[in-house]
Parts: sequence; structure tokens; C-alpha cells
Amino acid sequence: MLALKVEKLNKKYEKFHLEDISFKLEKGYIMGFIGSNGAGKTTTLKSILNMVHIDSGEISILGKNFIENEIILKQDIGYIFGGVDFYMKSKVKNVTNVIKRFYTNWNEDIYTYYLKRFKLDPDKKISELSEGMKVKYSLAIALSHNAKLFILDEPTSGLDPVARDNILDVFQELVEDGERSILFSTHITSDLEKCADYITYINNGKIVASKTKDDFIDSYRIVNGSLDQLDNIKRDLISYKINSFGFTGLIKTDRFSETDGVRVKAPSLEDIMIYYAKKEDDDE
Ligand SMILES: Nc1ncnc2c1ncn2[C@@H]1O[C@H](COP(=O)(O)OP(=O)(O)OP(=O)(O)O)[C@@H](O)[C@H]1O
Repeated sequence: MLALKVEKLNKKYEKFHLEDISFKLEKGYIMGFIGSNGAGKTTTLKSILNMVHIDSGEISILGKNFIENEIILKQDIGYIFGGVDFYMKSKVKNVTNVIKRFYTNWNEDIYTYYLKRFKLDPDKKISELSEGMKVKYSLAIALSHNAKLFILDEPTSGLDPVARDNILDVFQELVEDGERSILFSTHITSDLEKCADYITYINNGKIVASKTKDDFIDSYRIVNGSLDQLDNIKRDLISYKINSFGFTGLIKTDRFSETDGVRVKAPSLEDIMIYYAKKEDDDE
């Protein structure tokens, strides 16, 4: 069963267009949602949850149309967006007491477990939490109402490396039983290398690829060679950089042929993002 299906989603702002966004997330998997600053990640995630008005498209969550079943489906979704800037003067425990009333499946034991695991003090005021603690608090809430789908906008960005590693462990534990799924946006490619099963890559409002992480990486190659060789291969490269040895560039695997005589290796996720960003800059 699909946890999430996004079909032909369109959203126009004055200077930005999310264009025909389509992708699927199978139940029981973790999908990393990547793209450079301003590529449209937050807008896509908010559109999925009807937090911004979309121009067209259809969203299904756990097999049901989201708009038609929003109230029921919201119970099954754990989501976080940005920092928690609400109720700054209230204590954590008081904020939780307000939020938990919205969830029919709130589980106090699980909530207490995550508070302890994330080392959060329920007697602290929200204003006394560090940015990383606020993210952890949002996560603790999202994890405590028996959600089946987690939609998380940069959940690891404010966290130190140890905290990030802990959160990624939590993600992997969550999907272990095959019932829960996670879609999370991030700029930290090592997070994806550690725990993403699928990658959806958005660039300038359009989906470049949505596939398993291994297939995604395998569909590109890093090539390097001399400036003479560059002339032969240039038109097939997504983008390239000139260096003292010649050039290094990114190419789609199906455009690469061994006869080009250049050196070739597998890219990292970061390489793919960097060369697509370079293409954007070159096109401007
Ligand atoms: N309310 C709005 N009105 C007009 N334009 C908007 C609005 N919200 C976002 N945008 C524009 O939409 C584009 C995509 O923004 P979005 O926040 O979705 O990108 P992102 O991929 O999440 O970026 P980042 O990685 O920096 O968080 C940007 O050009 C942004 O300026």
C-alpha cells in the first residue's frame, strides 16, 4: 500500500512555480526530499498537508484522498515545520497538554519515553529550549500519537552530529515494522546516506528524479578528463567545472559511453546536488 501519492501538483507564487510534482512513497520506507535553497521543498510539503492552497493536483495519504478526509487523516500524520515558536512563555508540559487533546490516539507512555530519550525537561519553558531542543520537542510530539506517515521539514538541521545520529536511529526504528513511513527534507546528504531508502530530488520547482537511493546514485556518473576531451562530451554533461587538470563534470549514466575515453566514477549525493546547482547558475 502507498503511504503517500502526489499527482501533478501545481502551485504558483508570483515568482515561483511548483510544476506537475508527482511521486509516491511506499509504506514502510524512508524518503529523503532534497533540493537546493528555494527549490520548493517546504512548499511541496505544505501543499501535501493543505497548509497552502494548491492550484491543481491530487494528494492521497494511506490510500485516501487527503482533502476529502483531512480531519481523519491528520490523526495519522506526524509533521514538523521549522522551529517551534508557539507559546514561548509556557512550559513544555503545558504546551503538550494543549496539543495532545487534538489527538485521539495520544500515547502518554510513548511521549514520556521520547522526552527522556531526547533529554527534554517538561518543566522548561519553550523559550528556554535551544533550537535543537525545539526540534526534538516537535519530534517527540509527532511521534506520540501513533502516526503512520511522518512529514518532516528539515528535522535534523538544528541538531549537533550526535543528536542527528540519534534522530536517524529513531527514524530507522520507526519504519522497522513496515507500517510507518517518513518523508523528510534535508540539506545534509550524510543523513540520507545513513537512512534514506528513496530519494526525491526537486530542482527549481520540478522533480528531477524520485527513485531508490541506489538507483538514483547509479543513474549519474562523475567524469573527468582533459580540456580536449571536454569538447567531445560537453553537450552531454549536466554541468562541469574546469580545474588545473582539465575538467570534472556530472553526466547521466545513459548518456555516458566508455568510448569517450574519460575517467569515470560513481558520484556522491552531494556531487549530484552540486552539479545540478551549477547548471542552474550556468543557465541564468
Ligand atoms: N508565501 C509565499 N509567497 C511567495 N513566494 C513564496 C512563498 N513561500 C515560498 N515562496 C517562494 O517559493 C520558492 C520555494 O520556496 P520553499 O520554501 O518551498 O523552498 P525550499 O526548497 O524549502 O528552500 P529551503 O531549502 O531554503 O528551505 C522560493 O522562491 C520562495 O521565495
